Amino acid sequence: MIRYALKEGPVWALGTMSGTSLDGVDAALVLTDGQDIHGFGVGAYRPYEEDERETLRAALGRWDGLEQVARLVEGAHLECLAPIPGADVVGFHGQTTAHDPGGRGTCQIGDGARLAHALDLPVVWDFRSADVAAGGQGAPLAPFFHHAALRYAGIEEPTAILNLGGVGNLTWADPRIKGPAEPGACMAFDTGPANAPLNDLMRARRGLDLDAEGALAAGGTPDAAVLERLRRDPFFALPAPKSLDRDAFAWLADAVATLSDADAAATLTAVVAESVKLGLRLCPEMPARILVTGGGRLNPVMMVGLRRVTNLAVEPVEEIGLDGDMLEAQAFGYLAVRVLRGLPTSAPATTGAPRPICGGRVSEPGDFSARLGQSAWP
Ligand SMILES: Nc1ncnc2c1ncn2[C@@H]1O[C@H](COP(=O)(O)OP(=O)(O)OP(=O)(O)O)[C@@H](O)[C@H]1O
Ligand SMILES: CC(=O)N[C@H]1[C@@H]2OC[C@@H](O2)[C@@H](O)[C@@H]1O[C@H](C)C(=O)O
Repeated sequence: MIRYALKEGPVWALGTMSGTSLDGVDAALVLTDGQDIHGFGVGAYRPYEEDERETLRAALGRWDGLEQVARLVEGAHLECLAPIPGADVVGFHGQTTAHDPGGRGTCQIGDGARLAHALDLPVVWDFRSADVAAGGQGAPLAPFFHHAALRYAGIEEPTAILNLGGVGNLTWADPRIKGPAEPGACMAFDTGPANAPLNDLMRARRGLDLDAEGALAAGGTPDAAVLERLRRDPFFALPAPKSLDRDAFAWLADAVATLSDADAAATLTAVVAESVKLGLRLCPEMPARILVTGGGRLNPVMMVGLRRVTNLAVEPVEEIGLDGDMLEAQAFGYLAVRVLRGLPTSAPATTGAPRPICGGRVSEPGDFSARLGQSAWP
């Protein structure tokens, strides 16, 4: 019996995200028919322990030999998801370890069939591979959800949603157009580095995970030469859509090596706003405002920098009633339902795929035990 195929109309989808910041697993319920959002449910967060973060960090840039790390990722997801009742389907993003859409492809670890078995729910996963195989960037994938979220919030003018996680990505969306895959409804691209270089600096210099509230950056001065070098980086001359690996801007760590801790933090914080400013040129028209989601919205130095360099209203997504801690997790719940309904999850304007692509793989609860010929978890 395929339970998900029996239900019509809106269903409760439990989406997950284990992002490039490596801070933990987010999970959240969204009620959707795959087109419109009908409501939001509870969310949950399961932080990675320090030793787990070590293991994940060591996996970055790797494509294989990651079976044990995948078990860790699945286990953390299971702990986060199992206590949440009421889901009809799970959208499991997994953990990206490497991303090279023009070359080796994209790698998200974690086996959706194991989760389906353990949770006794259908799981949609491996969202990015089909888009990359078709010639797309495989990222960003949240834009269709961002478009639906703006419609849900009653926004009626072209608006940007900026996600500041480890990497930054921006969706420009016109919510007056109903379908997200329709031409002109949305376009998107990764903007550049966001919190990843700053977090790496804080770890190296201070043994901390992040620059909380931008306190260190607030006492420093951005280095003009580093910002000038950033402007000349070939990434910013590329047309949209485009996507980035977490460590694509590794040169930044060397570039700030001789700066004081505060100046280095101020520089890496200013880099985020400058990248967004450079990216805005790619939008079909200037958005009415920028709504910020992801952890970067909690950094006031980053937010003030964004306002100053873009000259736009820059506000957290909470301003329109959305939850900036859970938006990406909700996005993969929404996309899971689109996959089950055969609707596209990306389009030429969001990932550069040659046509709208319905990505994702579906695993049912019985698939994993059938694969092994026995019931086995973990
Ligand atoms: N209070 C805060 N002050 C400053 N920075 C913060 C704060 N809270 C979170 N952050 C930053 O946001 C990051 C987490 O952001 P988020 O959870 O959106 O990332 P992610 O989902 O892992 O990434 P991605 O969107 O790239 O997949 C932290 O690692 C930190 O750099
Ligand atoms: C390959 C990959 O995992 N990319 C992530 C990453 O984190 C932010 C940015 O880079 C974005 O492209 C994407 O995630 C978001 C959720 C997306 O696909 O929309």
